[in-house]
Amino acid sequence: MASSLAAVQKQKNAPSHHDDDHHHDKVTNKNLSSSSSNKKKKKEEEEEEEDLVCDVREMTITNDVDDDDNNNNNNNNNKSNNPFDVTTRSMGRYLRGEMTVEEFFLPEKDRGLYYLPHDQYQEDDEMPVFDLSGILQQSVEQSSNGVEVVHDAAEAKQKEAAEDLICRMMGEASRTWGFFGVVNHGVSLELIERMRARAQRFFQLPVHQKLKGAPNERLPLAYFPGTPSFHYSKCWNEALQLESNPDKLQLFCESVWSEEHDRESFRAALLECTAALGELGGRILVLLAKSLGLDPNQFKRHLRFESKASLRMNHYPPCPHPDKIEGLYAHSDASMISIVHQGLVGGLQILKDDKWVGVRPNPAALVVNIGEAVMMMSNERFPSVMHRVVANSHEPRLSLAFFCMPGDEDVISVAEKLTNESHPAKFIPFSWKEYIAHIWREDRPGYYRKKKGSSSTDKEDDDQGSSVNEDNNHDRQSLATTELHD
Ligand SMILES: O=C(O)CCC(=O)C(=O)O
Ligand SMILES: [Fe+2]
Repeated sequence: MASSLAAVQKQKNAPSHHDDDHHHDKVTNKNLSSSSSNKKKKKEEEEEEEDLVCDVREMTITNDVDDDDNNNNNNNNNKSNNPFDVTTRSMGRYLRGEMTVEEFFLPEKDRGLYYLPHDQYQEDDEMPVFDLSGILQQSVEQSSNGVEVVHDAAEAKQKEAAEDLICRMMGEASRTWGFFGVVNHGVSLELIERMRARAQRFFQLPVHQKLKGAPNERLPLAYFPGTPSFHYSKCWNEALQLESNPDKLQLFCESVWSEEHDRESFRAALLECTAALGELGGRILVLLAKSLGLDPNQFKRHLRFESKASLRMNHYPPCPHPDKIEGLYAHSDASMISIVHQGLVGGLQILKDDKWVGVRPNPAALVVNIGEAVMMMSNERFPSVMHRVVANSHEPRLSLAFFCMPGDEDVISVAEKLTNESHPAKFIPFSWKEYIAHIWREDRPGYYRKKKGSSSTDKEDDDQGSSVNEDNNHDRQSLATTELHD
C-alpha cells in the first residue's frame, strides 16, 4: 500500500493534463517568435516521416497514436522546449521507432496495488448515480424571457420535491466522493453518439493529417498527440481538446479537413454537444450551490460555456501492458465541474479513501466531478478528487470530457456564507487568468491556500519577495495531501 500511495502522492502535485494545455499556450508565446521558416522546412520533412510512421503503426497497434512528454527527464531524446513541437512527445517518438514500449513503463516502485484493471469495480462502494428525469420534466417550458413555467401547482410541488431530494443527494455525493453520475440528464444520447463517432473518425486519420490540427498560438487547445508534459508520466493517450468558441473551432476544422462536408459535420456536432453539456453544467452548478445553502447563481455566474468551456476527446488505443503503463495519470481538473462520457469501456478510476475505485461504464450516463474552482469556492466542502484512467490490452477506449470553465477575468473566491470565525476562508481570492497562467505550479490549489494560524498564503509570501523554494513546495505537497484526505 505504501508504495502505491507514494505514487499517488507524487502525482497530486502534477498539473492537470487539461490545464497543461494552457501551459503550452503560455510558454509558446515566448518560444514561437523565432525561427519560423526553419521550422516550416523541418515540419515538411517531418510530415513525410509521419506518413511512414503511420504505415509502421498500422502494422503494430491498429490505430493512430502520438503522445507527448516534452519535460521527460528519463528520456533524453527530447530536443525541444517548445511545447507546440509535438515531435518530442513520447507516443510520437514511439511510433517513429525512437522509443520502446518498455520506456513507457512506470517504475517498479509505483506499481503493485497501484494497478487496478480497467474492468474491476467494487460492488459495495460504487459512485452514486442520480436520475434527473424528475427535475427535467417535459411540462416545464421556457417562457419568452427564459424563466421556467410549470403548468400546475401539483406538478410544481412535485418538481420542487424532486429537486430538493436530488440537491441533497448531489451535495452529499460531492462531499464524500467529489464525483457522481447522472442519467436522464437531458443531453441527447444520439448527439453524444454522433460526437463520439466524429471524434473517432478524427483519431483514425493518418498521423500527418491529425497533426495539421496541432496547437499553435491562435489555437492553443487543439490536437495533442499524447498527454501533456509531465516529467514522470508517459501516458497511453492522445487527445483532441477544443474550446466551444466558434471562430477557434472553424480554424481547427479548416486546418484539418479540406472537404466542407467533413468540417461541417464535426463543427456542428461539437457546437451542439458543448451547448447541451454547458446547459446541463449550469443546472448542476445551481444544484450544487443550493445544496450548500448559497445563492443558486453563486457558481453558475462564472460559467462561460459559449466561449471558454472545452471538450476534451480522449483516445486510449489498446495498450500492450496496461499494468505497467498509465492510460491517463492521476490528476484533478482545473475546471468548475467536469462532465465525462466514458462510453462502453471502463477505465476511469477515482481515488477514494486511499483506494482506487472503478467507475462502471454506462453509455446512458454522464459522470460529473468537482473541479478545483468549485472546490475553492466551496471552501473545500466539496473536494476536487484525484482520478485516472487505466487502459486495456484488447479494445480502444474513447471518452468525452467537458470542462465547465470560469471566464479569464473572473475572480474566484470562497463563498462568504461558508465562512465564519471558526471556519475562516481557506483560500485567498484570485483571478482565473492568473490561475491558468501559472498552471504548471505544483499543487495549484495549495498555492492560494491560507497557512494555518496565519492570514498569509504561499502566494502572499511570494509577493513579499520570498521566492517559492523547495521547502515551500514541500509545504504545499503536504497541504495537498490534507486537502484530499481530510
Ligand atoms: O477518460 C476518462 O474517462 C476521463 C478523462 C479525464 O479525466 C479528463 O480528461 O480530465
Ligand atoms: Fe480529469
